[in-house]
Amino acid sequence: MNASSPPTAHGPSGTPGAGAASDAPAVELRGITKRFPGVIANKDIDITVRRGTVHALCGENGAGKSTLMKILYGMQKPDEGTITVDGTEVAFSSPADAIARGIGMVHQHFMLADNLTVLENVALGSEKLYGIGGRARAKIREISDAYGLGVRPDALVEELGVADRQRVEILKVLYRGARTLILDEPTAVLVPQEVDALFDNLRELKSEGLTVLFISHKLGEVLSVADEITVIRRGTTVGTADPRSTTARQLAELMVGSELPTPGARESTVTDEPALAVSGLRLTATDSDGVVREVLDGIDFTIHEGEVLGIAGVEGNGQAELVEAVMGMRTPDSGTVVLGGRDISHVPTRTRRESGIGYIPEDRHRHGLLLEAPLWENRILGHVTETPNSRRGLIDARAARLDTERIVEEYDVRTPGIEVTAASLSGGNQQKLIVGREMSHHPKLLIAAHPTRGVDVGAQAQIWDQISEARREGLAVLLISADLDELIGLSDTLRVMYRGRLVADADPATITPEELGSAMTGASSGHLDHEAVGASAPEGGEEG
Ligand SMILES: Nc1ncnc2c1ncn2[C@@H]1O[C@H](COP(=O)(O)OP(=O)(O)OP(=O)(O)O)[C@@H](O)[C@H]1O
Repeated sequence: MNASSPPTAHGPSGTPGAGAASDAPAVELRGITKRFPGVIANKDIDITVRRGTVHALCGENGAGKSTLMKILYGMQKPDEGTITVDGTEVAFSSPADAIARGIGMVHQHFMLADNLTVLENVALGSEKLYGIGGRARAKIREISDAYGLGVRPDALVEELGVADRQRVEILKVLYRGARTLILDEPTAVLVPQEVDALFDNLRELKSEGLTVLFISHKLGEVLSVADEITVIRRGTTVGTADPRSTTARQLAELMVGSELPTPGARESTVTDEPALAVSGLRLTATDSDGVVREVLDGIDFTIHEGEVLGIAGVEGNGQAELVEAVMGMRTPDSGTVVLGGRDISHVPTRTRRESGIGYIPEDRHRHGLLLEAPLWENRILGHVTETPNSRRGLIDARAARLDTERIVEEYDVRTPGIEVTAASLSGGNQQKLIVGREMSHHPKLLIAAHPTRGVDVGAQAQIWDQISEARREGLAVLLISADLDELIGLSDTLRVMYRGRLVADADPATITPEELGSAMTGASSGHLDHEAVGASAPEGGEEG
């Protein structure tokens, strides 16, 4: 890249809103190209982001969105092209360079230290700005008030729910002087009410002249909050869309060149045969203050063959621990787990998997993939002793490779080949690989935590179809998801988890995402009657 070019005709800036530069776009990307071995991630991309707007970036998995944002944030260097910020051409070698130019990024995985306060999280590492005491606290309050973020400087991060943590991350970026914020799939972990609150924050930022660039696969949300949309397909910009005159279907067509798919019609396949019976599951944990907390507080449920049981809940209410307890990754204090009539409460995870449990983990990087291993080795992961990976007790690399080729084809994993590492796949394509692998073993029970998080609308519909199809053959599914449309669309039975307990159940045929979202904040319990829930107001915040 042309690192040391002089400022462009717009003249120097750095002080947004000042002089002639105030007309300059917040960000201009011109001719950005980035190559990886076997892939052109970005190909001659042009984007203009006007100051004071919310600009969305949409595109299929692997289209090149994250790469482009990493380039703008100084995490990666483009092979070609120029970046202009507030009218001045820049060259970033690191995120620190980007921050110095007013570009900040909020990642999908929050990077806050749980055992520290908000103040410490925000100010540590930037003491030069406002110290770490009273001045920093005052600054945090000032920013929080200015943009309606409601962040309390002295709160301990571990006490905060997902939405509050996200606001802390946003505040942290503003504290460092960002005028343009990049948000990577910010709504993936939020319930509807939290999404609305986030969008109010974004509108507030924009009304103060700040600029927001965000990546999202949720087209409805994109249309509701964005002022402009850029669509990227296979590494290149295919167009911009005006949200006022574009439908989700048109946007999807622009992205993938095909129709926006919808989940298939629901027809009950639930049988009387129990596939998984969990009873009396209890798990306690001691937090940093030595206080013992009930993480799982007497969980009972049965999933029958052919049934999808969806568990709704704001993240942090015990869903992750429930999954880990059923998988044998955590030992509960008491309770039993019975799979197809066999008590597996005390058998190791590997044996549980071999007994027919498929597992789509919440954290694909920690539990789902070996990032530095090639795709075909990842195909074996967790299924070492099963066909086609193993023959007469030995790994059959040839068969595993062939089957990986099949999964790549069938699940449309976009990759230059099966010898590349899992780390080099885009997030959505990593997820497709995991889903393909788990479904390939025809599990009796699928434990699916956020099975379509980060995947594009086309791939999402395909995964939904695959799960529905397998359910028809008797598959039982324990579904955890933050995507309420997914929960409602796929589940036969819905339960709400709140503070370690299953507090409510709902009929997926009648409940709306808003009603479900409200119940997830602890506002209602028992059987969620469609009318009754609609009338009750949410309360109590999202922490759990
Ligand atoms: N470090 C890397 N090494 C090799 N290839 C990479 C690397 N990072 C990204 N790629 C490739 O670049 C392409 C674009 O990936 P990118 O992550 O930018 O896509 P994306 O649009 O953000 O996708 P998703 O919606 O799935 O997150 C993909 O083909 C991906 O495999």
